[in-house]
Amino acid sequence: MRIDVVSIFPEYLAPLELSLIGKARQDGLLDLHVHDLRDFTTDKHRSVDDTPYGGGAGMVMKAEPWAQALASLTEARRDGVARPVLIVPSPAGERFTQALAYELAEEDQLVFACGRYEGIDERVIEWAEDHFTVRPMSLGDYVLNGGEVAVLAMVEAIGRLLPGVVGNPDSLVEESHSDGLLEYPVYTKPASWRERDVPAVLLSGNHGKIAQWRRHEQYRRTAERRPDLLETFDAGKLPRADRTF
Ligand SMILES: Nc1cc(-c2ccc3ccn(Cc4ccc(CN5CCCC5)cc4)c3c2)n[nH]1
Repeated sequence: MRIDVVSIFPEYLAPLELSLIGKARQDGLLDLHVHDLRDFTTDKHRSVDDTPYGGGAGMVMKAEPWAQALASLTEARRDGVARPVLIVPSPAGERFTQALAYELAEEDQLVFACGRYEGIDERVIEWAEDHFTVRPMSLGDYVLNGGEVAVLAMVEAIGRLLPGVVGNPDSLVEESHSDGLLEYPVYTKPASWRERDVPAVLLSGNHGKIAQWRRHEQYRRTAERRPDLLETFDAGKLPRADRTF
């Protein structure tokens, strides 16, 4: 998979050089490029923003630098490959979920446009529809200062699903949201810690009982912390967790 990220703060994406995603890039499992939007400006001040039409606080990101930057990325595309998906982090986007992470992990190329200020001139989104599959995407119902933090989260959630990135793919199946429920609690040595013992069933060696206990814990936790997910789960609308890549 190829991922391109465009931002006025490319250094914000430096954490993607670390840990599992960093190793996936070194191993050639993930082809990730970060681009500085200012490299696509033409004025001597390398300006990327201007005042909003209609008034209001703050500044809006100019359209032309974005069109230049995004056009350069579609040209990088190999012939015969599906249109790249342009993901635009936004408080007004569709909600990013584990199901979407699975779906996007199957794409050939993802391009992330990190807005700042009060957002990007809307005409960029309209223009991009001719070159990309455009998906405004929200990380959650809160307002960040820009798209970079959302991109870090989405690239990690998507990248870890790619073949070979996570050492043991089995660990991807039994995690929160992969089967529609929250994950079960985990424990490790010592068996007794500050007078708190590991649930005896986990020391029993009875794998049927252990699986049963874990499933029950998933239900209990989900009912307690995220009853909204239970409605989805009970309705059988499970996110795709059975997909293998
Ligand atoms: N899930 C999630 C994603 C984000 C996110 C993603 C990209 C950008 C780019 C700029 N901002 C800051 C920001 C500030 C003010 C407004 C609200 N204004 C009211 C009138 C016009 C706009 C919107 C946006 C982002 C925020 N936040 N949360």
